Amino acid sequence: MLHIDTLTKRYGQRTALNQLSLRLPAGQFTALLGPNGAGKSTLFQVLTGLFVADAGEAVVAGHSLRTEAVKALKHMGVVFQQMSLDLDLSVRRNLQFHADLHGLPRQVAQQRIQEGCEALGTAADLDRPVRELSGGNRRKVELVRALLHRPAVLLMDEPTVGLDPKSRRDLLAAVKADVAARQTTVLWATHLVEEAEAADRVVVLHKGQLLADGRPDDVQVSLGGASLEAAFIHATQ
Ligand SMILES: Nc1ncnc2c1ncn2[C@@H]1O[C@H](COP(=O)(O)OP(=O)(O)OP(=O)(O)O)[C@@H](O)[C@H]1O
Repeated sequence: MLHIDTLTKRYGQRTALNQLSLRLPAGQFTALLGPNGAGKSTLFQVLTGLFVADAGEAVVAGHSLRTEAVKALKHMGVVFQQMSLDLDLSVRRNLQFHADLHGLPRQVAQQRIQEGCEALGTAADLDRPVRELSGGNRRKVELVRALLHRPAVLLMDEPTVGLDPKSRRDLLAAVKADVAARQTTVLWATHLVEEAEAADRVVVLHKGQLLADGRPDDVQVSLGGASLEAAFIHATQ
């Protein structure tokens, strides 16, 4: 569903992504585990069309980002590292705006907004300005927004930074529920090993290159360590 083929991105002399290749099938929750500066955000910026890769290609649901960017992006939902809701608008208005951008019929949008917020426990906030919401609830609203157009691929860029343990668990559970219900392809960037342990697959990125790829247990064995955390720290120190 998401195919990344020898993707390279440089900032001047610095290579942030170095010939990265990855194939993510439908229905798989993959954690992109990497330390600070590994290239996680750069990958997301390329995949979402904010930056153009210097070489290589990415294909989303059969559509090339280079030649069919609009179609490719239609199949993608994104939660960025930085909060990107309009603080002065209500939750409902923020979500409706996204639904309009994707051309969802009003009734369908209203139903999905209601159901999405109910599923994440934020329905009581629907008519409040986002400014009044906690960080955890803002993140949940961003997830509802990312899923409104029912994307085949969901990208989450370190979505739990700054959240308390319960909000982190809620967010993870909601994404896993979407994978189970719709066979969504998820790429969840994190530097938290405990989040990677909860994934179907872990891809370890270091200095723009793939260090390991497999089930959490297999990655631990391949990197060599008493735990996934020990293996990750050893491999990326
Ligand atoms: N706009 C930029 N200009 C120059 N260098 C950049 C820019 N953005 C990122 N880099 C560099 O590219 C490399 C990858 O950075 P990136 O932000 O993609 O990593 P990351 O894994 O997302 O890190 P973090 O976990 O800290 O967010 C780093 O060496 C970083 O310093």
